[in-house]
Amino acid sequence: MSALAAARYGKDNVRVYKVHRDEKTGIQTVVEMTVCVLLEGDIETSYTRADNSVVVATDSIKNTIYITAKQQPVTTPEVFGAILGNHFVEKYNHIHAAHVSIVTHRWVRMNIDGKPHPHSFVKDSPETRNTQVDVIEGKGIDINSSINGLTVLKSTGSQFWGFLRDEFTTLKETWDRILSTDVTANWQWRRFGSVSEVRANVAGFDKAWQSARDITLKTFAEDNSASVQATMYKMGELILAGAPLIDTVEYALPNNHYFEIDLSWHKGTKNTGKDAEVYAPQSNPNGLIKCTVGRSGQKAKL
Ligand SMILES: O=c1[nH]c(=O)c2[nH]c(=O)[nH]c2[nH]1
Repeated sequence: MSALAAARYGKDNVRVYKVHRDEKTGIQTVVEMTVCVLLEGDIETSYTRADNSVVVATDSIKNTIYITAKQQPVTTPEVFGAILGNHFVEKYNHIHAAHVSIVTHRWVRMNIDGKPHPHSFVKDSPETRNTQVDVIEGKGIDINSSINGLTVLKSTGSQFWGFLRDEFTTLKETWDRILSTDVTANWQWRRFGSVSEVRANVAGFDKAWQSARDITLKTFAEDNSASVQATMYKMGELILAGAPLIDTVEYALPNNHYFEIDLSWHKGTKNTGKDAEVYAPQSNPNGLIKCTVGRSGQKAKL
């Protein structure tokens, strides 16, 4: 005998673009996002008894995303996600949870001749601002916000020494290395009770995103890094210190290696240690370092 253990369904990869035109100033503002909405509830019979009467068609879910984007502000993504998710839970008695993921793509206003252009934008990096909103009937709204794909490199100011050495160790200690990573940073908000509570924090979501980004870049640049682990922990601590509504901060940082190349075979060319100038960037394998920083009293799951 088998039974349905868990189920959720919906529409993924719904691409949405919205423009806001300020008639007075002529300034236009654009948002492009990719949205996924998955629903949970009393939908078991659609799987076990081919009963489609409980199915809100994924096509209708897609339509609802467009209509909500037309009727409501799409910024911040946290507020838009809460409004959208709450719609499904309130509208359909048998839907008890809505999971909304939003990837906001990076369109940065162009500066032309030193002035912000009213309607032209550049995608200056694949970096995205992501949001996961889980609206759970009777419980509240859980929001996780994140920075993804922010690629950084420093050409010095990073060390790695004192690590465990045994019969498996070949890595040399270094007091000066290149450090590069693609930042994934996310922060979990303390649970919100309602959409209006989420709306009340609208400025807080943008402020937290800007501050997490600034802290990540500044700490990466300024810390004389002992390791990826030590530097990422400092970032997490600083983000938590500035945002009381955030419970935890999580980082996942690949260590994108740049290897020295011994060129001594060519006329004794010096290119290692203090003479290293030409390096070989590695695609794989890469280190992958993760951590979650919480507040004291909340023990991490190690
Ligand atoms: O910052 C680092 N952390 C590690 O855990 C590690 N392991 C390694 O080989 N190089 C590095 N660098």
